[in-house]
Amino acid sequence: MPRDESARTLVVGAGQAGISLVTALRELGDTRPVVLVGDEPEPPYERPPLSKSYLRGEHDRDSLVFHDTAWFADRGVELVTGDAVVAIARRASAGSATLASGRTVAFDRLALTTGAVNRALPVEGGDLAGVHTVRTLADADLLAPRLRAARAVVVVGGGFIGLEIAAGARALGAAVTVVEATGRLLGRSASPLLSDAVHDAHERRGTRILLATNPVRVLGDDGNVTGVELGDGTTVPADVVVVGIGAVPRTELAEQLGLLVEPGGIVVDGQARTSDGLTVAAGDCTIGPNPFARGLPGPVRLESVPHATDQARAAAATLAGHPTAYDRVPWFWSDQADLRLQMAGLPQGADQTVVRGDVAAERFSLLSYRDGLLIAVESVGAPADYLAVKRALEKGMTIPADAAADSSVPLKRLITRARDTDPS
Ligand SMILES: Cc1cc2nc3c(=O)[nH]c(=O)nc-3n(C[C@H](O)[C@H](O)[C@H](O)COP(=O)(O)OP(=O)(O)OC[C@H]3O[C@@H](n4cnc5c(N)ncnc54)[C@H](O)[C@@H]3O)c2cc1C
Repeated sequence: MPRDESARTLVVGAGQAGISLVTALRELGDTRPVVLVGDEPEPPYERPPLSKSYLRGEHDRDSLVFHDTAWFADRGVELVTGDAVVAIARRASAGSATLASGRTVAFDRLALTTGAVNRALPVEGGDLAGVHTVRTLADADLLAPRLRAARAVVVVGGGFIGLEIAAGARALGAAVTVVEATGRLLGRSASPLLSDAVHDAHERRGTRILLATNPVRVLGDDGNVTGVELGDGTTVPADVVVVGIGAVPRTELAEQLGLLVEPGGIVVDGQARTSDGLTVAAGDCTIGPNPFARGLPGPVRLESVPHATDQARAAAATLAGHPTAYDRVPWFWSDQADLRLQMAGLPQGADQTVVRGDVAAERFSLLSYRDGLLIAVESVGAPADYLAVKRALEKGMTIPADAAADSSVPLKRLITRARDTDPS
């Protein structure tokens, strides 16, 4: 009997969340055919090295790719690369997508894992040769050789990706200036104390950091970048400019489907379901509830590999008919040359921060509390602290704030039930 072509799962976006979702479907025993469509030419690959070791030439391209073509064939997954879903419609379990190539794909289950696109620098000269941004392997392939040859680099944006690239460029020997619009580095996701510590660490390595400063123009000669003019009229010379000013979720298809979309992404519930109750979405393109976002108003947008992976697992479980709550502790890492940051939980709602270890020596942890309860850790060169807090948060436990600063006592020995310290 011919196979029913419409009884298949369409996953749009072959990145971290897309590959995690497909993997999880098969781990859950779901055997229905899957079509995984990605608009990049490569099979799914990992992005974190793109702003770190890959730029320094420490990886070959193939080592970033998750699986070879046989992996997909063995699992009944048709991987389509280099083609985008440009139009999509569904009515209950009957749906159809049109690809840029003109092919149509019928589906009965749909997942959107479309990620995000980097913001462009909205100033004159932002498109000169030598102005780069990094999201894809193709972006990193363009930047890597230029960064290795660069004498002066300006990084616009003091977030994680900008600082990783700044640290790499500095380690490669360039003069590096970071231009950040707000009053501190990592302002969106880190505690103020971590921002200060990271600021000092980069300055110690010779990077110049300009806060509360905006580029107003990128200067060029013969089409090539020569510098950046700042709001105060000064100019910073540069032969490479890297823009890391955040990313915008890709929500066009969700909008076509009439799903609820906010500026932060496609709105999902705790089981990764979108507003139609049928389509699931996961990763950078989503905004949703998170039980660890204590003190933060409304749903949160997270952009990290662990988030994309864990939310995609929840999406797969929902598609397979066993909805499971996505309630994993958010965690994240960032390698800024020889500086390794590890974070678990979300520190934004904190009303108390305990410093443990030696900040100047770059071996410390910052434990964030809200109403006396542990909500997050940010560690630099202190993996044991990070792991202890992550485990405590996973188990719904805490670590008393008054004992946490004593770095002679391992944090794992201080983990206690939350109600033992709950002031209420
Ligand atoms: C340079 C860089 C460094 C990073 N470093 C870290 C790190 O150190 N630690 C960490 O935890 N996280 C890091 N991240 C973040 C992490 O990589 C992302 O959060 C994660 O990749 C999100 O997964 P995703 O599947 O949602 O999106 P993506 O991995 O971006 O995948 C989405 C894919 O969908 C494709 N797509 C979109 N629309 C369509 C369409 N209509 N048709 C077909 N395909 C489509 C996109 O082209 C893309 O390939 C980094 C990100 C970048 C860019």
